[in-house]
Amino acid sequence: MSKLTLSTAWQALSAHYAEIEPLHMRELFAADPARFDTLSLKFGSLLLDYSKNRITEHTRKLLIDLAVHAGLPASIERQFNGEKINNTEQRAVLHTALRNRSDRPVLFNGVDVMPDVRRVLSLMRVFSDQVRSGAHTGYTGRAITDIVNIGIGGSDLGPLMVCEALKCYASPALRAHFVSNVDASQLTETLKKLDAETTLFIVSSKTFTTQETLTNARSARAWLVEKLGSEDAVASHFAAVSTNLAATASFGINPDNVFEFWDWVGGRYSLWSAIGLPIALFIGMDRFEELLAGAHAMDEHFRSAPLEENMPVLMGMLGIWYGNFFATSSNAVLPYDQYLHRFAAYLQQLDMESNGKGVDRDGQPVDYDTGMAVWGEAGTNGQHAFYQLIHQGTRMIPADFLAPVHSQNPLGEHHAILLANCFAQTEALMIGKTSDEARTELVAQGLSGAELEALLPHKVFSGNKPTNTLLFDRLDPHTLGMLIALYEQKVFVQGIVWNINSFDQWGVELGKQLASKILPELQDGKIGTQHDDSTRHLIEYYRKNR
Ligand SMILES: O=P(O)(O)OC[C@H]1O[C@](O)(CO)[C@@H](O)[C@@H]1O
Repeated sequence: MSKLTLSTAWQALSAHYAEIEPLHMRELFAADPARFDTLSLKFGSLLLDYSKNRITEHTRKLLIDLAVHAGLPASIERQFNGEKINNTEQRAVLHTALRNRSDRPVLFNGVDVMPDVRRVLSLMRVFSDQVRSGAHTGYTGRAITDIVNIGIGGSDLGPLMVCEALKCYASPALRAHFVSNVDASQLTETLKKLDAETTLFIVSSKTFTTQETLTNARSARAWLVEKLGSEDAVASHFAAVSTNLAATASFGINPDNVFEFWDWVGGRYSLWSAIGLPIALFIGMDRFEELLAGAHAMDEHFRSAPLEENMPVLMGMLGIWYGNFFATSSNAVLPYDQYLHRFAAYLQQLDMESNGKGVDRDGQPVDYDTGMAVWGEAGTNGQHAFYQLIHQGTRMIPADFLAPVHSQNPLGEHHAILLANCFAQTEALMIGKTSDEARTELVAQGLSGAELEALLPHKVFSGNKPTNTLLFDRLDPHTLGMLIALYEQKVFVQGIVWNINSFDQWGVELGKQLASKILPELQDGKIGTQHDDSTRHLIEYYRKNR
């Protein structure tokens, strides 16, 4: 057994699990009229109600003991202080500096990074103001009406999710498009809608070596040159965001349109950097800075609040309670806000690329489970698709429900109906329906005898399904910044407890390597002998049938 699973804190949780597992949350609520007060937390415009979890106050204490045992407080400081906590790449993890709105310096290798951060932010302001005002024109002198972000993973999911989430703050004069997949259908369908004279492409790639992004960028460039009839057009229609300035230059992007960031920003944590340029263009730099301020507020809370009143800590430790003691393997994220319809997709990379690790920081295999699958859909659509399994399936799926008190689009009864559904779902998941309750209902409907008995088991809900509810005032940039940083730091908390490196992603490399070997084989090269029988047949089938 590892140091973690042998620890007193872990062992205490194992013993406690045996006491909690048989209990139903109905009983816990009945026994404690102040349960909501005890197990909820307000910070700024966010309310976290975590009372509908299979915990008591004592569970919380034991979970915090485990976080302390894992050295969480010191690790939080190591993150903010720019230590090289990404040990396999020898990199610091300083996305928090990108949204540092205080005048505190942030030192990396003894040098304050804040002047560089502020310099790039002001370049983003100048550029986004110029494009939005029409001062930056295309090659033929027309104002830009469409921006196309070409990037993938962290260079796509964050900006895309935020642009969707804050759509109602956008200027109607500028549309944002995102092309990520190397499948030409995405680029082709996007270009169909565009006028080259008024389109600005932003090629976003931390490394500027990513195959999908460079392929899409080259095709977009060829389209632009063909439409506008000159290579010279590229200078006013292409911008780039990268840490690799040599590569952006050799791609031919005008250095005035290149926005830099640094290798201490992980791809999936980069929306706060110049990777957020599409956001700044879409909603304006002032709004982008409100987003940064919201994230900064959450960082300050994370750094300073006692662990038992600390939102990212509580959410992270609840995830550990379920994943490691109840052996759950997925976590649903269910926003009752249509603007957050890409939130789960964004969180998938954040959480699964960060914590999908099987060895600890020293390379030793772990003897406990780590990251879970994250998935979800905007409510109420999910209710009519997969909630059946959450309510009556055999697997327990802890779920986060997110909802705004105020709609961005008040319209008749819509918002009350939306929230009624949200609250009803968490209530139903918690309380369930007993056999006696189901029987009474069926009798009231006129059923009896064999007919009633046959239907009865299908009408029973075990309940006792854990949920968190996050309520916020409205989905404005500040609140969204808080929410994203909350999940980022939750992922950090879990990585610390599991003693894994949440900031590398070696697991994506093998597929990339093999794809680069298979590509020439699909293009008529000699098929290597190293392939297994299945892969060789697939390659041959493609070559024969294309
Ligand atoms: O921004 P880049 O360097 O193009 O990388 C894109 C994505 O690829 C990954 O490295 C995974 O393949 C992600 O971590 C990253 O966000």
